[in-house]
Amino acid sequence: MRHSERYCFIGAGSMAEAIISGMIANGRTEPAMIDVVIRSDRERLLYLQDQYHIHCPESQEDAIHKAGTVILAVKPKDLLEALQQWGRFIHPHQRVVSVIAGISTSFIEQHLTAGVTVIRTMPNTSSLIGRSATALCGGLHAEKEDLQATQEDFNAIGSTVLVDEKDMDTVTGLSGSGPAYIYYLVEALEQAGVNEGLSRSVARQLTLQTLLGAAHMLLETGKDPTELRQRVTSPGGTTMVGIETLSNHHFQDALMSAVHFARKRSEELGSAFSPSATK
Ligand SMILES: NC(=O)C1=CN([C@@H]2O[C@H](COP(=O)(O)OP(=O)(O)OC[C@H]3O[C@@H](n4cnc5c(N)ncnc54)[C@H](O)[C@@H]3O)[C@@H](O)[C@H]2O)C=CC1
Ligand SMILES: O=C(O)[C@@H]1CCC=N1
Repeated sequence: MRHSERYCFIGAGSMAEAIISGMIANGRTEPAMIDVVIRSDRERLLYLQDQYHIHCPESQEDAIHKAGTVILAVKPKDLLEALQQWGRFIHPHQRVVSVIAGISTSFIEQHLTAGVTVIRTMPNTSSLIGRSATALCGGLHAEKEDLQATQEDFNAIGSTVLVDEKDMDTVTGLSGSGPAYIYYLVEALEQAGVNEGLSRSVARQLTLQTLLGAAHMLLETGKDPTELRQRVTSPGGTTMVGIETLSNHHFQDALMSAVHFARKRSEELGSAFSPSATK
């Protein structure tokens, strides 16, 4: 039985902020129900308290102990230290939700009191505005109700999908890193418009609305992207030339390689933290 609906974030960087902001804005929880545990960066804590009016705990240990859900949001390289520092305050009635790339549920379980529920998630930074695409899976002790509760938390900041843990590295390379690929694409399209003589503001407006319109077309019509692309592409017209040029530059191969190597990097990040590593 959980004793609290409180949330405590271990790590207060961009991902923690994106989730905190999204959960408050979407009414999933109240600022007073959120604590943040820091390593040493007091300014960061003060910023989050000022910006989101989150709770100001008397002691960090207490904040962890009182939470129903503890969210691990440190970088992979800092996880072991964080578990050694804070893990002893986590008890078996709590739900531990990791957003950390590459790290398995079994590694985290191994460094906590036996029986603690661990859920591994991969959200993205669009959580900040309630538009994350989050995949999640449960560890050894995760019950259906734990997965449901975590899905509800993350549904408040976007959409969620349950996956097998073996797919989490792929998810990380696709939708965890994905916003960066899209921003990279936007940078290029906007610059292309400028190179061809448009002002930056006109180029940005046209690029963004094109992106938004295409995303909505996909979501609202439910049609296949290939069919929608073909509809834009008039025989002998401009799009045909544009797509041929992208194809000549192996555009789709480049994206597939990006996801492939990002997945491999996620695996590498995790391999230093296999369940048998250091306890
Ligand atoms: N940034 C992104 O787009 C996404 C990041 N992630 C994952 O989220 C995690 C955090 O990433 P970011 O927020 O981008 O990193 P970040 O570097 O912005 O934040 C990490 C925070 O953890 C704190 N920290 C480190 N050791 C600590 C300790 N022992 N106790 C308390 N706090 C400690 C740091 O001071 C820092 O504030 C990473 O594991 C990453 O893989 C997941 C999805 C997307
Ligand atoms: O770049 C990273 O490692 C993190 C994980 C997914 C997005 N950002």
